[in-house]
Amino acid sequence: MKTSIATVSISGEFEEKLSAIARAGFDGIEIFENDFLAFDRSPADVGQMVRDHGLTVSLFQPFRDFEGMPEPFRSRNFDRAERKFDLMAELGTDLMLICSNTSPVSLGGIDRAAADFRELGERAAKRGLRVGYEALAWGRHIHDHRDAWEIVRRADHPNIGLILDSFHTLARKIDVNSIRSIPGDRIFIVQLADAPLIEMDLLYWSRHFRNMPGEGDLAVTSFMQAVAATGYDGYLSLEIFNDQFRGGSPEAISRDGHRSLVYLMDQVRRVEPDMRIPVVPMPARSQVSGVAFIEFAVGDDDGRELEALLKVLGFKTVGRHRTKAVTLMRQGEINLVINREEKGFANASYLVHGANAYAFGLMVDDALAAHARALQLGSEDFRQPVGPGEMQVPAIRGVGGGVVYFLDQKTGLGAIWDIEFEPVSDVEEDHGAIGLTRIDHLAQTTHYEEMLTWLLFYTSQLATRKTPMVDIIDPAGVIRSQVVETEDGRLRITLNGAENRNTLAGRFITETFGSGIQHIAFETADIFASAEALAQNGFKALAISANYYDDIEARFGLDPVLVERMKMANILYDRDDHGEYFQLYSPTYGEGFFFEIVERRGYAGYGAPNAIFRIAALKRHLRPKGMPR
Ligand SMILES: O=C(O)c1ccc(O)c(O)c1
Ligand SMILES: [Mg+2]
Repeated sequence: MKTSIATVSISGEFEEKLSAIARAGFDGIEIFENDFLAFDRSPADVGQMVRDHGLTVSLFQPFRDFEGMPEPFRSRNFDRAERKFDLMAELGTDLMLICSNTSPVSLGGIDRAAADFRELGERAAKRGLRVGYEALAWGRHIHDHRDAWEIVRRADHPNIGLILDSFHTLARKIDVNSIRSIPGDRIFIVQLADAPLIEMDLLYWSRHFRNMPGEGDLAVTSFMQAVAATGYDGYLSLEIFNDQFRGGSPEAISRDGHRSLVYLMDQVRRVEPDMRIPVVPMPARSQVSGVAFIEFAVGDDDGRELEALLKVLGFKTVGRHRTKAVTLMRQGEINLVINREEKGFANASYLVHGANAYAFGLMVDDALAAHARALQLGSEDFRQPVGPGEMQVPAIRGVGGGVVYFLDQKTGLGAIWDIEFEPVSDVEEDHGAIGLTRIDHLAQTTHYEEMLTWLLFYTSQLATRKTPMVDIIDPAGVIRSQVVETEDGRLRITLNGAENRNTLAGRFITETFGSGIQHIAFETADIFASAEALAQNGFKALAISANYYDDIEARFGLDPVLVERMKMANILYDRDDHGEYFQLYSPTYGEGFFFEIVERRGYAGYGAPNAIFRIAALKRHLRPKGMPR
């Protein structure tokens, strides 16, 4: 497949954009005249620079408000077009984009517009150039690709074709199946963009909120399926107007863009096997049956502190690595690995971030397939030298430079605990059973600007879905939270985006020098029994304010006896259409990391309404800012 991206989609100087785009694997760029006018090199130089980066110019958009104009504008537009044709020859592109007219002086009429394009087609043909016509969702007369196609059809000129843009079609909720009857060779280029569903003015929505296919809520896959059915085999070109991307990292945004196209076309090829766009087949998204383990990188002192806390939480040391300073703690299905090696990646992570949960393993249907797919989607491979008797577990880099391992039952990777670890025989002080059964969810905190990157990272590689974004109110600002989960809830990851460093999440990423796992939630079948056993082990739950309990009693109409039990144990409560949710928190450990214990009685959410109370309580526990560790 041939991929392209509009240079206005990313930030940076023109040359910086080109190198980021080329490195991400794109074949071409769309140039809008404004983007290139600001750059003080001749069009021929620009064309050469583009080619020097191994790229081509997929299209040029030099001006607008062309068709259906009364005189003297009409003649002026044709003169202008000729000047721009000169420029296109220098740039080295053969395709001009003209979007539908928005001018108040423009005249309507399909035949008038078709006649203008036929004449423009004649002029373009003399120079071996082509012109594509695109319906803007807010065009004055033409705002539907079906009408734009009718104009192109009536212009009836080989050098005039249609430009489709998923945003304009989907924003207006136009049936994408209307695309299927358009001959593929009459579509000159296809522009792709997604967007979050927000009710607002179409133009404003389009120019500020577009995002990469798969990052928003529009049915870009259905759109592309319909395009593929026409036999179209030209460029897939991202045209993403997004304020945040324009201020973001050109490298990261370009990589996300390329990944979004690879993911999109992998979905399309599975339902449109006859499409003419060539795509490299790859394994399907992995089925995840759970979090196989979480690994902490620690030093001596904080390692002891963490192990002591985990013992209070009911974990037992069950294995010691045969050759490394690594121990395995377990409870129910939960495996926690404590790594205090003084070399290697875990140690590097510890030195940069302090004690942290830098890696986790996912139990998937096929670990090698999961890894192969990840690499095809542009994920970074992770490997470190393995000693004798150790397994090379397929892995990639994840959030905050951490590591995601893939384990499965079929290749024997699931037997890692028996192979690499020696069972522990020494008798430990018995801390009593707490009843934690499995990992309910992992919460990863990132900078707000990175959220879409990681959302696409997970949803493109794993068979997961994303939930709508919710705002979590921290006393010091807003945190945006979005969930990636499997249908059956065996994997649940909450991504929390911090916009400001004073929130608990913002402070976590500032103090630990980057994004990462900020909390881990364990599931219990009986939170009251767990709470009682925890108290006997000397566990001090995060203290929740008495006001909270007055409020929930009234808000949910709860039995005062139940509320009193929750209050005594600092258990929080929520309810949705599916059932009830009970939560209990540990105070923070280290720089804002903490554990949570939950009991779900059918409930599908994550207790977002309680976050404000939990955050306020956690903040009361944090050491004052600026204190040494
Ligand atoms: O916002 C615009 O003006 C604009 C211009 C060109 C396009 O291809 C488009 O989709 C939007
Ligand atoms: Mg467009």
